[in-house]
Amino acid sequence: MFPGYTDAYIEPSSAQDERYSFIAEWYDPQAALIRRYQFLFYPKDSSIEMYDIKNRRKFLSRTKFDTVGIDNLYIGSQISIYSRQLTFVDFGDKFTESKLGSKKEKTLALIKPDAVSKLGTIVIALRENDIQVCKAKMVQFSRKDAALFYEEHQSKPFFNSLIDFMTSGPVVAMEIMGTNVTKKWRELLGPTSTAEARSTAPNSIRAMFGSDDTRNAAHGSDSADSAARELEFFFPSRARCELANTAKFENCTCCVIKPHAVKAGLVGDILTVIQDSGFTVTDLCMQNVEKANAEEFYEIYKGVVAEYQNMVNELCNGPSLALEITSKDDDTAVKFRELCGPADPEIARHLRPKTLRAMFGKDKIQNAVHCTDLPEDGILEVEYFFRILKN
Ligand SMILES: Nc1ncnc2c1ncn2[C@@H]1O[C@H](COP(=O)(O)OP(=O)(O)OP(=O)(O)O)[C@@H](O)[C@H]1O
Repeated sequence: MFPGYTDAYIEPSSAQDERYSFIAEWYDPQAALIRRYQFLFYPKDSSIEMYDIKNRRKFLSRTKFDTVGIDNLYIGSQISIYSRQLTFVDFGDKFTESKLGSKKEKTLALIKPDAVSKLGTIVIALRENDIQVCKAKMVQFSRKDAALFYEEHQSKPFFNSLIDFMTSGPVVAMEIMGTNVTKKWRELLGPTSTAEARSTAPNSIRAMFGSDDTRNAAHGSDSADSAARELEFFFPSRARCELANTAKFENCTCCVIKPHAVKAGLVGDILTVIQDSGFTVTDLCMQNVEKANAEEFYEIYKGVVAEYQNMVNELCNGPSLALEITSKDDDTAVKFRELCGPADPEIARHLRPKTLRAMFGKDKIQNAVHCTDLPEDGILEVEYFFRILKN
């Protein structure tokens, strides 16, 4: 709980309305300091209210805010309010802690090299089981990383083949969240041995995508303690030497699954279409793009496209998923643009109904995905996300 803060400190604007309270921080780049707010969310009408804690005054009157929902309410969540990236660092009162604290357990879901090509289907299974993806990144294990991660199995006879397998290609690490998520995710995985999974849990992830006792598609932490340790391994709270990126930076194009599509739970569906259409996701990273970065990324559209400012606002309106896309063809960028379809989803639905924007876009701004326009910009855009922002 935030020290010195009590429930009585701030009167809710309407005593009858249920509200959730969090302590939120925002790094103010101009003042170079961290500002703290009490953030209130009223589920009744999806409205928010904010108070500046240090100055003890109202910062934002109660306002309807459709982009914030109950799914965003957990510690560590990042949300964008008028282009400020807020991070929830604590519960603001005991009521919120008791209502939301126990519900929102987090664990690690690690997609092993043999199932990365099935990532879309796995993410759909998460959504269907009310499991939310909070963080995601693709990494390439070195032998040292893999040995450290599987330290407890060092003396086992299968240790060397496990390390060979885990270093044979990229893995995708996800911080996932939901009610009893550690147990739920391990149930979705099925037994460790693929053969046993096929006979006792034929719809499990390991039954569907594993091939033997070692190559078994995915991993889940086995307890709350290992979840905390393993999440720290992939998503360290303090900067440390990073696990290796996987981006190839050649014959590639950049795709960004936009915040509205992430929020609507469409990530799995979009990834499935991309992967089933013969493209390979060779790097990925879920992140909240800061406004200054969104402006920089879209700079070539400034003064050229009327929607520039709205495009910037959408890109920093919550978590988005950046992807490096490659393929066996030597014109990946051109072919991938064809899969995305016309920028306006209405036009796409008429002319190219099987494209990503036709299927998942809402309007010209919330059109599901950004993709690189000019093939020669593919590497530059991928570099922006995977050399500059990811690190
Ligand atoms: N008997 C075995 N033979 C070959 N490989 C094995 C064997 N047992 C485990 N492994 C490999 O080592 C990994 C870690 O083993 P562990 O006993 O921790 O299984 P798990 O908890 O079901 O799997 P994970 O930790 O990957 O979720 C397994 O997922 C599998 O890839």
